Amino acid sequence: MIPETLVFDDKADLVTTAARRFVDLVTRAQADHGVASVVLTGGSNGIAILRSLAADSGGIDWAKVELFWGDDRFVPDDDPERNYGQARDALLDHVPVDPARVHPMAPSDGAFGDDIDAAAADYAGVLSRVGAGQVPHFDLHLLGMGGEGHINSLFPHTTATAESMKTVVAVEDSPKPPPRRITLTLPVVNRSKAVWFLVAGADKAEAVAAAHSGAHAADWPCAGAHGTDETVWFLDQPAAARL
Ligand SMILES: O=C(O)[C@H](O)[C@@H](O)[C@H](O)[C@H](O)COP(=O)(O)O
Repeated sequence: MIPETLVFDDKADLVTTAARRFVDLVTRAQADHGVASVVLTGGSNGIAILRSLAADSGGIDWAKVELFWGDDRFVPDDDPERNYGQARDALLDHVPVDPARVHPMAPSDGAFGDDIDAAAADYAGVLSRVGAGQVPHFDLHLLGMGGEGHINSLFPHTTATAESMKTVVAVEDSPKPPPRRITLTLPVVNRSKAVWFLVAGADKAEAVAAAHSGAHAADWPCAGAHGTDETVWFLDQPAAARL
């Protein structure tokens, strides 16, 4: 399926439009099947969208949104690096979510202590439980992207990116700090109906071009992520410069 590629004058426009489309997609999903499922991401754009939704989330019924994370840093719960904590500050503390439908990955001082493999296995269990034995077909998976094409904590030429069986894996040697992370794998990302890339900055242009020209996921992990219904690239001008 051909991705939709949208190019904005600046980051603020990108975030405003993505937040508006988030409201449309989630309210449509709720009208269609009751509870919408969304996978959140970290990064500056992923968090800016959450801030925008805290200010105005249109007709979203937050009690009927199931929230997951594409990855998180395996750090203590109160570490500012944690994607979950950033999402809590930006959005979750400001809207009436149902805590039973909010599914953060375990921190390094949580129920599994420092055992990252147990924490990753637990998250695989969460996905399976919510999906009644299968990974849910998420309505939306948001993705940030690094300059070398990483998405979630799937970095180029790593076993995590090559994983084809497990749904969730531990990463112990992330090239980008902090080194310990938990991440969904590509087969799980690709069960999402919509996959949206939120990408700004000239340092992302080479990866954006690679993904648009059919590169291999091992080289450019972003090239391996697709929604079953739609794949949308939200880009600012510098990120789109090599298209
Ligand atoms: O896990 C991390 O180290 C980062 O969160 C990273 O994956 C980030 O999401 C992307 O690099 C996009 O970041 P920006 O949206 O800020 O470009």
